[in-house]
Amino acid sequence: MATVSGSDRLRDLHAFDDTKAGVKGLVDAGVTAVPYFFRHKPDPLPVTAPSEAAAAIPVIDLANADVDRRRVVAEVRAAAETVGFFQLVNHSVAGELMDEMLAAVRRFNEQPLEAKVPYYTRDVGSKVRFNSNFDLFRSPAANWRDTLVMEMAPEAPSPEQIPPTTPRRLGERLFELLSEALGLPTAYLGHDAGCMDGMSLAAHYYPPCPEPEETMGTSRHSDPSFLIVLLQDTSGGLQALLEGPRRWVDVPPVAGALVVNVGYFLHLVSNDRLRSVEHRVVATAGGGGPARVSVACFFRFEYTSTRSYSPIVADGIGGARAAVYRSMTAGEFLARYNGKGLDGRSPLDHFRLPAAAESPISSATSLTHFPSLRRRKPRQPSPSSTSPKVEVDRDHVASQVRAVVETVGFFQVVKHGVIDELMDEMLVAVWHFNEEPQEAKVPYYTRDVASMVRFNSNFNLFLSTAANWCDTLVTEMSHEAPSPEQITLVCRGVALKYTVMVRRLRERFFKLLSEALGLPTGYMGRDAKCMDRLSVVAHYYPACP
Ligand SMILES: O=C(O)CCC(=O)C(=O)O
Ligand SMILES: [Fe+2]
Repeated sequence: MATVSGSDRLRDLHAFDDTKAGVKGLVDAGVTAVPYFFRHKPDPLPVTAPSEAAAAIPVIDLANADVDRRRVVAEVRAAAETVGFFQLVNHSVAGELMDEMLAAVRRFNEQPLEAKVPYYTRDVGSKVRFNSNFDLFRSPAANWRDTLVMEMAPEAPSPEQIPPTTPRRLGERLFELLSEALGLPTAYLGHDAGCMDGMSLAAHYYPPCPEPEETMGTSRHSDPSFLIVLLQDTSGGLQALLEGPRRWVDVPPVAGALVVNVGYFLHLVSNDRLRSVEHRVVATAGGGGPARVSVACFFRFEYTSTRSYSPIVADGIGGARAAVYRSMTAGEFLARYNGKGLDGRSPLDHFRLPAAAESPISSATSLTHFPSLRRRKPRQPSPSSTSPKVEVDRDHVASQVRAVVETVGFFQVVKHGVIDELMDEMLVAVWHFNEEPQEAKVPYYTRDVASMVRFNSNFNLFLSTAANWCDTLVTEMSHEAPSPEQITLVCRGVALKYTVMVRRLRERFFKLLSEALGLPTGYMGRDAKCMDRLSVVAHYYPACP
């Protein structure tokens, strides 16, 4: 296939999105080939034969969960600690309700386009959203599915807007079992830890595909919530990525069963003990067969919560292991998750603390010392009109650095070694780039995050509630920096020189910061990997009417 430029791809994605008809619209129009932006790179991992798959994903019977509590807790624990997936039978969600729910999703998707168009939106502020590929403009390849999302908690949309009620009580029972499995008080996860503060329903519709081997129904990912209860029809196609050896295993439809899987946040709060396992849905062949339908119920945090989630390291869970992750807010996590799209990499890795054995940070004393950096202090208005100035002078500076990073969180540096002329030249180059005729800038305009040089307005244009009056040029200057020709012409020479100097400053600064925090000098830079990446982000704020 010929390569398509970032701007052409963006244009084609918009053209598809503007139809508001989703993948179903393509199928209805009679496409016989999958459009290029749905084509995925082949996955080299093997797929397990269905005969082995049936035994790999445990089926847990909740019929006697209250009488034979110990057995059920042990089964839930074993499944959540190993495969991260299980199926539930006798879960008390009525079979008729499950069938009705699937039928309602099918009816919704199969009604005439005019009836669906009013729901088609990417506005995350909307509690009911229908669209194709929530990450259409961010993911490397689109999925062969359309989705209707309904935010059910903390405040559900009005009843007339949505299909019938969902298995919330089942969620509560599952969190009770999982709390006990982790040696925590029964109500801990469901109530104290806030695992049920929010709930979303995602109803997926996977139209039959003319070239199923070229695309995916849902690409490989794990879920940005605590726990997922999934209702699937009898089509099949859901697969979990299991270890030893790494392979894809079918999560086969079992009559009357609901599938449960652990999400990233339960993985986090269980301190790596429960496993959030990657999964995917393969696209299925056409032949005029029915579409696959599934309904995923995500038990999640409240989107607006400012609560900080941390691994539980107390006795009874994880054997009092030191925290594996730093604390994070839902917002921080979502920014990471949404920024990436479903690209198969774990956003939790970003929050992982250095391995316990490799650094002094995991000792009890360092742990009480280190979190000052991680603690989120509310921003206080500065008592003076400027932020503090810190002289880079090692003898006096450590306590100053520590004081400012623990309080204001912002400071200015003087005598930093980056020469003044270079600073001016850099600003002028950014100004020149933005003032150039449009034709000169258009080749750099892209939202493709794989591109090392990206010019665009509002990286989160399609996600934010309101755009910012600003255009931005991002140049990734990490180890594999772009070749000089890739860097925009007007910024080329100066950007390279400027980056060299900023890198030096960065090294000195992380050494100082390590010392200020009582850590070995090379800690932040080398062990904590604070210098692995460098993005130069140049903003241009035109005058506003
Ligand atoms: O459709 C399915 O079976 C799975 C969908 C899924 O993994 C998700 O919504 O996160
Ligand atoms: Fe999922």
